[in-house]
Amino acid sequence: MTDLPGRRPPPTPEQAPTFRQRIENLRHLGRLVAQIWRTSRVLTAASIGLRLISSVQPVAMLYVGKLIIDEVVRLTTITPPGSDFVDWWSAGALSTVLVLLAVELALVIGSDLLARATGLVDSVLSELHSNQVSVELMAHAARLDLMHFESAEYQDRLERARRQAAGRNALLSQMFGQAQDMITVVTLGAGLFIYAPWLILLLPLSFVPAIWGETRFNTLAYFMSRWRTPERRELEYIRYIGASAETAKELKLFGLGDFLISRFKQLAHTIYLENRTLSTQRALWGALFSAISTLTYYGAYGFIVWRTISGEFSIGDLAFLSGSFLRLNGLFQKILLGFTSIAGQSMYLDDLFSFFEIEPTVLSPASPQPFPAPIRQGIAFENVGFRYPDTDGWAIRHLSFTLKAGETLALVGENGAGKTTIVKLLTRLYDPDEGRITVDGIDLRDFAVADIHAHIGVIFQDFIRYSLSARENIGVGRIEEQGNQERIEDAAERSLADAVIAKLPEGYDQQLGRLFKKGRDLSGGEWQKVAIARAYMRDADLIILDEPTAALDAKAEAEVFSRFKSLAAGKTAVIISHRFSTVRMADRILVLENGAIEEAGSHDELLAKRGRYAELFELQAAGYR
Ligand SMILES: Nc1ncnc2c1ncn2[C@@H]1O[C@H](COP(=O)(O)OP(=O)(O)OP(=O)(O)O)[C@@H](O)[C@H]1O
Repeated sequence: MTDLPGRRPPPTPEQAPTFRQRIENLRHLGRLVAQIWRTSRVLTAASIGLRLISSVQPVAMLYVGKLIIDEVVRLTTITPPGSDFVDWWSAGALSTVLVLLAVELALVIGSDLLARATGLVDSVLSELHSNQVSVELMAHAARLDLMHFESAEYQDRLERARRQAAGRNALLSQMFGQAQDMITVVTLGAGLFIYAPWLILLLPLSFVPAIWGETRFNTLAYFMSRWRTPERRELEYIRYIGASAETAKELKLFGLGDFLISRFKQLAHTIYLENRTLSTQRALWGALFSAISTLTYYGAYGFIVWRTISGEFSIGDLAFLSGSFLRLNGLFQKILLGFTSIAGQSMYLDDLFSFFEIEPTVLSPASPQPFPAPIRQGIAFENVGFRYPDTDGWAIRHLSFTLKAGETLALVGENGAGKTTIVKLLTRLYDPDEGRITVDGIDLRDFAVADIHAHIGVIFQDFIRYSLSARENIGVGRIEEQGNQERIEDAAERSLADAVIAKLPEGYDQQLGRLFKKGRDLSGGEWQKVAIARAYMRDADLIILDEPTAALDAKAEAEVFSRFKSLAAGKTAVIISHRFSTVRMADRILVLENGAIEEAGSHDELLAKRGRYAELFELQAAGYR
């Protein structure tokens, strides 16, 4: 198989799970049934009940068919009561056959109605179940750490789980259908056994090879799909950047269309070739096994025909037995293939349920301390060290500083110096690997995570531009207050977003963003003012602005910050900015370099020191001269 340079080769069958692992995966089916039952008890019970009734229908049909044939044969041997239908009717010779025909008709109509009702119940239940899984998935994802979302491995797992949320609907009908078929097999098998027990022995010959093939190919297909999750995510990503409003501008200007298309084609082709090989092998083996099964059936059929000719079976028996054998053969195959398919699908369920098993690591303590409101002394980093998971270098190390209550602290430093990391630690999106962070002397880990978040207003540089209304864009800053117009307007006024909203045709009701019809896009700086309003929605004593003003022009940034300063009076604040005109407004400035503090002091102190800060400040000031 061809492959892209540097990409992983397809998995080999040896890497497939062992028989034991596959059996273990079956336990997920129990979880699935429980989840379906939770979704709707009434519908689940209805689906099972309808199938139970349907399961005895085939044997009943075949048996009535046999009785009809035998009765017809009998009627051909008696002395005819007359030449036309009325003579037969008045002699009462047709009553049995007519009753039998009526029963068969009722069975056919009943079976059709049952099948439709089952289909209806299953489709409704499936949709409800798929919604239920999505809700459970989102609820669980909301509990996880930021770490999980920043790691490629977890993103793969999330992606696989997300696919399963929508993709396993057929499994429900399949599992219940399987139970139905098993009951049908028992009833048909009982009939066959009464007439010709040895015929049952022939059955395995027809389906065992097919089962072997299916199991093998199901497993390979699953492994292929699992193995290729990173590539599939990459495909999705290329497809997304190749055709989305956010990327269109840059794509056009850089002329990236063809580049992306060729990358997509190359990657998609690799996966296509692997899938094609697998499908071809599967089809060839499938044809062979199906031929074996047909041969077995005809062997048995020939034998039943002979026994009928030799007078041991009636014509009705012939119809019943050959019909039963054919149905049984088909059903056995269906059931066993169903089992392997269910077992195969339970491997996919592993993707779903194992996602639910990922547990957050940033946890609230059993008996948390209340977060100090207001903060009286301040926040202290005590010899803090932190390394991102799966990386070698320390993002910050031996970091100690205090942020006094009511103080405005600015963090400056080159890209990658560790500024955002400090904010992530301060908001407990991550826990430090070394040292500790305290608020009024209490370790951050002793507070409930939600309590910390409730007392900190933070806006990151990569804040979200929600395709929601202007009101909601601000309201999400404190979701329980989203209906409080007064508060929203107040927050907008503080962040200077009020002037932006005043210009919108529909004011606070204006849909923002380009995603939906009637949506109105804002400029980068306007979006930022709206986003900053979210931080003001909180009654936070600590406000953190991580470079959210990068898109504001210098005048607007100065305006936003001087307002921030006046509003933040008495509040503790952390500002990250690359603009020294903003930074100089802070009470104290920390200059970071490679995750450690290089200098600290007020703007004037640092300038007087003529160190790194003074150098960077001069550099920027020179640019404006
Ligand atoms: N999720 C992550 N996983 C691994 N490494 C990371 C992650 N986020 C940041 N880093 C690394 O940690 C270091 C500090 O990054 P951080 O984002 O704190 O820098 P910053 O000072 O905020 O930079 P900028 O001015 O560019 O925003 C950098 O070396 C960066 O590459």
